[in-house]
Order: sequence, then C-alpha cells, then structure tokens
Amino acid sequence: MLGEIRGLNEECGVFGIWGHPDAAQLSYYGLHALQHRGQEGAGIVVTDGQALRAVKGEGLVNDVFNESNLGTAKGYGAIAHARYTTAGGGGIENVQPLLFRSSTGTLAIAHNGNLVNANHLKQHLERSGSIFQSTSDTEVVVHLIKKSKKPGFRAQVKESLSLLKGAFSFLIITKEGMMVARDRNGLRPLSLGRLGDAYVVASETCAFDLIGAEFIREVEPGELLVITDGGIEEDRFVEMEKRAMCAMEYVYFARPDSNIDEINIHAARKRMGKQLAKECFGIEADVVTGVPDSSISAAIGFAEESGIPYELGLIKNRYTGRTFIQPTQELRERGVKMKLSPVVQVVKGKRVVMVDDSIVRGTTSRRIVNMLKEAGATEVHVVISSPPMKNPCFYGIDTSTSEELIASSKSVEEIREAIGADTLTFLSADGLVEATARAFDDETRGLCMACFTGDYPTEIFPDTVLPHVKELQH
Ligand SMILES: O=P(O)(O)OC[C@H]1O[C@H](OP(=O)(O)OP(=O)(O)O)[C@H](O)[C@@H]1O
Ligand SMILES: NC(=O)CC[C@H](N)C(=O)O
Ligand code: SF4
Ligand SMILES: [Mg+2]
Repeated sequence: MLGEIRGLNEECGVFGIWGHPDAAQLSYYGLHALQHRGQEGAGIVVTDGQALRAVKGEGLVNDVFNESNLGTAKGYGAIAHARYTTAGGGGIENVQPLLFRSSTGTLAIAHNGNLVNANHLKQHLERSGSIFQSTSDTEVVVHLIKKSKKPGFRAQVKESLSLLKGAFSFLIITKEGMMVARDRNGLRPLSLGRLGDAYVVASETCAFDLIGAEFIREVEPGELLVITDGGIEEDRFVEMEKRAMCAMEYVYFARPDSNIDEINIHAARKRMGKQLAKECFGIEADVVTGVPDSSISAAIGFAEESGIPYELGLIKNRYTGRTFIQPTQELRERGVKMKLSPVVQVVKGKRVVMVDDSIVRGTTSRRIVNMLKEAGATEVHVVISSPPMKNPCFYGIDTSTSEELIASSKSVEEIREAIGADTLTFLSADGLVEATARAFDDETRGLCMACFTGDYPTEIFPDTVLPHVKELQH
C-alpha cells in the first residue's frame, strides 16, 4: 500500500457545478481548494447534456489534470472529487466520481464520508445478483438505485439514500441535472452557492472563494437538492435526526478560511486556543508556538489569552508532500523530522508552550518535544486543542484503530511521560463544544464527538471494519 506520513488522514472533498460553460475548469479550481481533504486521487465528470465524460487518476489534482485532458472536458455541468480512502482501499477503480453506464441512463457519483452499513447492503445486493466494479462503499448506492422499484429516478434515489447509515455528502450527475444529498445527521460539511446563473456545491466554502462564488446556505441534513436547467428543487429523503457535525472538522480537517454553518474555522480554532489557556493552570513560559499549519490558529488564541508571546518556533518543509513508502511506525517517526524543524534562535534557553490540534498515536508530539529540547528549550509544555482521542471514527476519517490511539490505553500522565513533555494539557470536551459555538441543547447545532466520548450518533454495524485494518488482514 502506498501511503503518506501523516498522523491524521483527511476525508475527501466534493465539488459540483450546474449551469456554467466552463464547468470542468471551475471544478478543477474547486478541487485545488479542497486538495487538503484528499491526496490519493482526483476526478471530474462533466456533461454537455449529451453524454458524461470522466477525467480521473491517482495522485494530486495537479498530477491528474492537464491542459489536454481538461481542454476536452467540455460541458455546463460537472461533479468532482478529491479522495482519501476510507473504504475499499486505493486503486484507480475506486477513484471518484464513479461513472456507471446502463441502457436506462448514465450517472456518476461523488461521496465524502463513510457508510457504516455498506458491507451489510453489499452482501444483500450480491445475493440478488449485483456485481460490483469497485471495492468502494460508495458503489452500493448506485446498485440500490438500479434495484429500486419506485417510479422515477428521483424516487429511486430517495429510497436508496434512506437505506444508508453513516456519513455522506453525495453529488450525483446525469445528463439532465445534478443531485445533492447530505446524511440525516449532517456529519460531513456541504454548502450551496451561486456563481452568476450557475449553482455550485462544495465540501468547504473556501472552494467558493477561489472561484468567486457566493455562499447561499448549507445543504440540510436529510435534504436532497435537484438542480437542472429549470432551477433548483428542494426535497428531502428523510427528516433530519439529531445534528452531529464532525467536531474534528473544526479542530483539524477544514481549511481555516472555510466556514461551516457560518462559523469560521480559524475563529473557532482561536477560541479553542483561548479556552485551552483558561483551562491550563499555572503554566509559566516564555514563548508559545504552534505546529504549522493546522495548529497556528489555536496557538494564536492561546498566546492572546495567556499573554505569553506567540513565536515561530517550528517551520514546515512545504515540499515533503507525499512520500511513497510504507507508513510503518518507524517511517512515520522519520517523517515528522522531514516535515518540521525548530527555529533554534526562538526556542534556545526558553520555556516553550507547544500547541498542537490533536494527539493520535503520539508520534508528532513526541518528536516535536524531542526536537525542541535538542534545540535548547529548557521546558516544553504541550497543550492540545482537542480532548484525548480514544475511539476510532467510522464516518470517513482514518483515525486508526483503538489499539493505535495512544489515549485509548494511556492516562494523560502516561501520555505526558511517553511524549517526554514537562506538562500536558488537553482541551476539555465542554471547552471544545463552547469554542465551536455549537450549543448541544439546540438540536440543529449538535456535534459528533464520538472519537472523544464514544457516543456515536449512528448505529455501528458489527462488520464496519476500518479500511486499513482490512488491508492488514489480507
Ligand atoms: O499523534 P500523531 O499520530 O502524530 O497524530 C497527530 C498529528 O496528526 C495531525 O498532523 P499531520 O502530521 O497528519 O498533518 P498536518 O501537517 O496537516 O498537521 C495532527 O495535526 C497532529 O499533529
Ligand atoms: N474519505 C472519504 O470521504 C471517502 C469516500 C469513500 N468512502 C471512499 O472510500 O472513497
Ligand atoms: S468520530 Fe470524530 S472524526 Fe469521526 S465524525 Fe465524529 S467527531 Fe468527526
Ligand atoms: Mg499536525
């Protein structure tokens, strides 16, 4: 398996546009803005009203698209995807959008999230004759649509979506239009916008900013939007259930310039840092530093609240990118060194507060503490802008198995010892909820906090196996 040296892997980005003559080119820009959500594969499916054409491949957006393949992708409707695998492994057959041709019509689908009952549905579908082209969980939806006995395409899609459990932000495109759907808990982000007369949808609003589109609203949990040349129709396939927006989008995944439910990610992270400073009792230090890029916002907030000056104590090598090597623990450790370096003049002889957004296996924190101490820091106080991550995620994020999550078996004091920090403080769960400005008592604003609390917002099927665990089993 090819892999990246990363502690926490992201979870796909989707982009769609209907009603613009440069649909494929704008999708390409949209995917650039969403590149941080998935680096394993990228694709665009475009339609001119006559046919659907796909351009896709493994790797980064810039590796997959070029003047020649984008130049031939003409049309006024397109859906696009940047992938990080959560189900079914890598390989070109799983790169999205997935395109299906049949005598009754051609469609393509793009998915952010992970279906927890995909294996269950797949067994059922295979028993009744379905043959799957990919090993992706996403393909299940298309077979459900094809098998539906409901009259009309929209009714078939609605019935199929209502059978799914787990996380999904889906885009479906046909020659006639684009459908947009979000799971009943709204686990993954999805926004609707406008660019002139065209409608656009994207996992994150930063994609709208890049193409100059205007944000209209979030796609609601349980909602199905049908966008055609005639305009937009608002429908739903289920009622919204308890809202459970992924808390880790605010902590780590989303880009700081994106807004989710009109809450800016940078501002939320800053509040996490401020809250963390309030929860840290009696730390005396000379400088605060963040781990670029993801914890900079939280570190700024921490510095502001504590009055300890913010400094550039660590710099990131921007060119490390993907490393095509086995993601063994040993290589992950070396990877942290390739990615980050201490600024000796800043940390030498100083008591340093090091702010990071999360601890998964503990590799990053341990390496950075060591690096800062080698660079002459006299004390290193590690503060983390999320609670201890004790449980795996089944909704589209590779947060490892429970055994690999350091906080699942170790206490805070044991983790502190393992990473070699002088003190270690995690943000409290209540502090995180407060910082995101999403009140739990409001049913429409709740968060998923399952990786911290173990309280999963959906049923978890016994055969929901994390992808990398499956690969290890083979
Ligand atoms: O405890 P660990 O297993 O090391 O994982 C935790 C780290 O993983 C993430 O960073 P990552 O290195 O994935 O990428 P980033 O550069 O986007 O922060 C996160 O920001 C933490 O720094
Ligand atoms: N990370 C994601 O959202 C991935 C989407 C889909 N489950 C896949 O495996 O490709
Ligand atoms: S379990 Fe954690 S990472 Fe997964 S959706 Fe919930 S909050 Fe997000
Ligand atoms: Mg990091």
